[in-house]
Amino acid sequence: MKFIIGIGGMTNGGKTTLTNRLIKALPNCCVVHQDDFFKKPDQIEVGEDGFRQWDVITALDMEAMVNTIKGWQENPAKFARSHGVNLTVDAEASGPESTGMHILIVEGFLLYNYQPLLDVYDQCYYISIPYQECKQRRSTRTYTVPDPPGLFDGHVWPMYLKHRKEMENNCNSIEYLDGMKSKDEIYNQVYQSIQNTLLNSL
Ligand SMILES: Nc1ncnc2c1ncn2[C@@H]1O[C@H](COP(=O)(O)OP(=O)(O)O)[C@@H](O)[C@H]1O
Ligand SMILES: O=C(O)c1ccc[n+]([C@@H]2O[C@H](COP(=O)([O-])O)[C@@H](O)[C@H]2O)c1
Ligand SMILES: [Mg+2]
Repeated sequence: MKFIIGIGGMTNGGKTTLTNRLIKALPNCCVVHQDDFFKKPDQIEVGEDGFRQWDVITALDMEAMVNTIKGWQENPAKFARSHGVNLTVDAEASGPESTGMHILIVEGFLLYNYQPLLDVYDQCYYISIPYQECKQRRSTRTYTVPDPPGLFDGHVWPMYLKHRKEMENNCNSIEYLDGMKSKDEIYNQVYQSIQNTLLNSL
């Protein structure tokens, strides 16, 4: 059996932190990070505002991301092995003879704004935090391309508001998480929720 979990959320909500804990705790669990699909800086459009437009879906190679997820769907055991994920004995077999449960976590800031991905998730989470907290956490981060001055208010936050509205119109099965809770609380809440869903689907 295969199960795909979306860990979406605004920038600095705590997606990667939560995901890294879940993949250690869940059996036969692989991960796809949306951040790994950012295009090169010279392929990122510069807007009329003068900022490189990083926080839009076209800044990402979404075709490659979908193909990676398809690769997992076609043969999760092979995907796990090639990504160094240890498998339980019952999940070792590839193809229809496999009796084990395989889990994939897809993690990123624009998971629910790309039509071809909307039907892929069995369970969807979205972490959010207030503006001030987001701005503060972001100011402590260094990305592969550091934020130029003014990027947060000029591009990151307005794009978040736009995408959030779109997402709320597209999806009605998202479980919203309060990113202001402690890391432990968020992890425990999501781990329990996944366990409940998996038990109910057996
Ligand atoms: N629940 C939390 N409470 C306080 N700080 C958090 C929490 N979760 C994550 N952080 C911190 O916020 C920053 C961004 O976390 P990260 O997991 O990288 O977010 P994202 O992947 O959503 O951008 C990191 O410094 C991380 O330690
Ligand atoms: O990873 C990169 O190459 C990269 C380069 C430039 C910017 N980013 C930022 O990465 C953010 C999404 O990642 P995250 O972990 O903050 O959700 C998004 O807000 C972008 O502005 C990321
Ligand atoms: Mg992250």
